Amino acid sequence: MTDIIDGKIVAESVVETVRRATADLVASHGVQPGLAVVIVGEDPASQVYVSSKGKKAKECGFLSVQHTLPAETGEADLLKLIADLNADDTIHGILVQLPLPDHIDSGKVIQAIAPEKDVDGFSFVNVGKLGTGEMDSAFVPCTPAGSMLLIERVRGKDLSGLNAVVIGRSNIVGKPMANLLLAANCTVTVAHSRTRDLPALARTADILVAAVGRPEMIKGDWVKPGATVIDVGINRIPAPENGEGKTRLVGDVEFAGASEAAGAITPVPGGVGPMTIAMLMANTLVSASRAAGVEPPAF
Ligand SMILES: Nc1nc2c(c(=O)[nH]1)N[C@@H](CN(C=O)c1ccc(C(=O)N[C@@H](CCC(=O)O)C(=O)O)cc1)CN2
Repeated sequence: MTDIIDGKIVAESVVETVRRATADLVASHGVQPGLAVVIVGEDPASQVYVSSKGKKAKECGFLSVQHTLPAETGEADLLKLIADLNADDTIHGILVQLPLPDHIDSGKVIQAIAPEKDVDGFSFVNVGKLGTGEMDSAFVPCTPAGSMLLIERVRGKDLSGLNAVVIGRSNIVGKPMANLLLAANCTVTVAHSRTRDLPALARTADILVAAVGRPEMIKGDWVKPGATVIDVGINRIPAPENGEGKTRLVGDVEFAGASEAAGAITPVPGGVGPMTIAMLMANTLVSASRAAGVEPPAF
């Protein structure tokens, strides 16, 4: 029987841990975690994600601040806002929603966030810490951190010696995911658009992570029997069967075929997606706990 991994349930358990630890932190040290989310422009999907982050932050008992800037905001103004948030002691986590409009250099903006408030884990300092195994003081990007938690729920914490194949080499998902699996003593291969015989490589994976952004690219017969399949893709495709102009969400994995072979698999929606926001709450709590000199809970 294939285990369909319910990310909503695991995400809720992470949020519950954050909620409790936040109440303790406020009661014992008078420190309320503060999360500032910055959105530039009106991308509809980004607006939905930012609003969910704000709601979840309030649910956790955080101070939740949203900065909504018009699409034509200049880079200098955005950098000034980040400098102000870096200096604001009530804010422990700063997140700039991506993508940013084309006229803004995302890299420059991300690197302007103080590493100790970079709850997205995208700054060079946090990327470097993850790459060198300095996990205790790093922030790990939310989607790979959440994916790792799902893998551990299915396979336990000891992943030593397992073959992991990560399809996709983005800075936000593929590379940090590979580093996390490597830190867990997996034998890791990162595949990408130039990889030869991808189906054969995928079939070697005990843990297969798909993060390519191509709808249903990974087919059922690419999956080794019993493998754990983590589908990070969120792709909206036309669904004329549901009516004219309708769409539906699919992952990077062809779910029907892959779930026949897999031992466990994440669905889309409802798999990795909810973990992204839950881990953002966890990272913000960790940041506030570090600021207060308190040991944060383990996730
Ligand atoms: N600064 C950042 N920007 C972006 C990130 C990020 O981690 N940091 N990730 C994505 C968007 N994202 C959060 O920001 C995100 C994406 C998807 C989900 C989610 O819960 N998806 C649901 C489906 C939602 C739907 O119906 O459309 C699911 O998979 O079940 C949460 C957060 C890019 N930008």
